[in-house]
Amino acid sequence: MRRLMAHPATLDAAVHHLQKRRTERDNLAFCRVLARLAVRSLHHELVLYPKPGLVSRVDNGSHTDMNALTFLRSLFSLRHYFYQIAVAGLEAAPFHRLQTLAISAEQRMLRATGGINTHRGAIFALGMLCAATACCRARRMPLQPQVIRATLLIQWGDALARHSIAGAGEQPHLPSSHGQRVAAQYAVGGAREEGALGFPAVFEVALPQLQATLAQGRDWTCASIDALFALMAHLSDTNVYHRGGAAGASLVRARSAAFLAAGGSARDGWQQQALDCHHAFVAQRLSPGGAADLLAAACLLHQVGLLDGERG
Ligand SMILES: CC(C)(COP(=O)(O)OP(=O)(O)OC[C@H]1O[C@@H](n2cnc3c(N)ncnc32)[C@H](O)[C@@H]1O)[C@@H](O)C(=O)NCCC(=O)NCCS
Ligand SMILES: Nc1ncnc2c1ncn2[C@@H]1O[C@H](COP(=O)(O)OP(=O)(O)OP(=O)(O)O)[C@@H](O)[C@H]1O
Repeated sequence: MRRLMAHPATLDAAVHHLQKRRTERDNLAFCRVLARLAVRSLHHELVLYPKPGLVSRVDNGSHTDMNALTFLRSLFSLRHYFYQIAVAGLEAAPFHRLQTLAISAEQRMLRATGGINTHRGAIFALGMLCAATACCRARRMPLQPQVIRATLLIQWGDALARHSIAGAGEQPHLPSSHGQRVAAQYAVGGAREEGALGFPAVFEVALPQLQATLAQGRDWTCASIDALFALMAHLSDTNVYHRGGAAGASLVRARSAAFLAAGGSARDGWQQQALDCHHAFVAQRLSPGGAADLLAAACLLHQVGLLDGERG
């Protein structure tokens, strides 16, 4: 103590070091909370029902190769990934580092599901949003949607754009995908374009719809249903094209727009209309998996915004 008192500069340095350590500890604790919110958002998406064509605890939708347990195993396998990619976001890590973490997560997912693609789109969308949110946190920026989106594009927009136009041959480290084949066949952007544009379907469609329904006094389930239908009415979902072609995509958009035009979850008996839509999609093996992924992403951002509000 005498040595410290002898040199005020040493005292300042010691205080600064302690404050730095405390900030680092707080930021890592934030990344743990963020990762839990990401897993919780995927779980919320899984248990939502009716969810046209998609797997829930009630039934397997249009899928014969996976059920709710497959998804539970999958989302549990991702619990460390979301923390890791958030920590990488704290440091504004380069895109290739995020990609390495995502590829490892996909491999863990496939091991957990016996080789079934349950959350590849969610690993991408929620992973990028966790990284961008943590990046904002490290810079003491408000965790509001427009700030998170701007940070995502500033930090990784160029890399996401390159990723969206890269051909399979330029990415030998990545498995071939239905999405790329469908994107070429139908000239639709898919997940890669969505990411390169900063996830407009999340920030401009799903999240505003989710929050509008909540503001009208309806509950989290109603808000999630309205946001899902808004996504299905808007998105060029490569899952839908992969299974139903352009005709299938038109059916998904038309039935979803009709649900919202009739009042969405504000209308009495909306559950039956949503269930009829579910049965219509299942009859044609349609599965709007991209909309499901982005619904989870919107749920994550909404909860992050609430966190920010608590922080004041
Ligand atoms: C961009 C991704 C989704 C690959 O997309 P691609 O269309 O090539 O593959 P695939 O068909 O397997 O997956 C697409 C998935 O995205 C979802 N999806 C479909 N359409 C859309 C859409 N319009 N918007 C958002 N998600 C969509 C679906 O759930 C679908 O399963 C991503 O998995 C990827 O590139 N992974 C490699 C690791 C990586 O680079 N990650 C980036 C850092 S997180
Ligand atoms: N609840 C859900 N039910 C079904 N799919 C979901 C759900 N939530 C998210 N998804 C997304 O949809 C994708 C699964 O759709 P799909 O099975 O059509 O893809 P695929 O495995 O590429 O195609 P296929 O199974 O026809 O070979 C998952 O990768 C996931 O991103």
